[in-house]
Amino acid sequence: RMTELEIKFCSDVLRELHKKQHAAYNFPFLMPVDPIALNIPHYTDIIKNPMDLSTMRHKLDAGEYETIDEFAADAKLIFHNCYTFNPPGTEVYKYGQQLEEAFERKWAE
Ligand SMILES: Cc1ccc(Nc2c(-c3ccc(O)cc3)nc3c(C)cccn23)cc1
Repeated sequence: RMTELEIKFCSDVLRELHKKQHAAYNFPFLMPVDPIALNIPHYTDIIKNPMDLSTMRHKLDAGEYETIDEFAADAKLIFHNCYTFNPPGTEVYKYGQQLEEAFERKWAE
């Protein structure tokens, strides 16, 4: 149900969040959290609905988003998961806040 223009906007949002300008804080969110590689085997006990930017790109390209609000909900899920798992004040929590600001700025465009 998304128009070509809505799909293009969502694609532009993903492109924005992948820019080098955001490289200092987007890296924890580019790919699915790997609980083994990060030595956080309990991650899947705490986070029931993992999400990341590569999964969003795949879903967008596969036409899995019915509306742009579904797309935005997945972005918010990335940040919600980050704030649920990473204690406030930690580096990754702050990275999530910075990337969320970048998302909200582009989303409001
Ligand atoms: C022991 C420990 C503590 C915290 C973390 N967090 C974390 C996360 C993360 C991202 C999103 C998310 O929803 C949950 C976790 N990504 C990382 C990365 C890429 C490097 C280092 C830490 N990272 C890892 C290990």
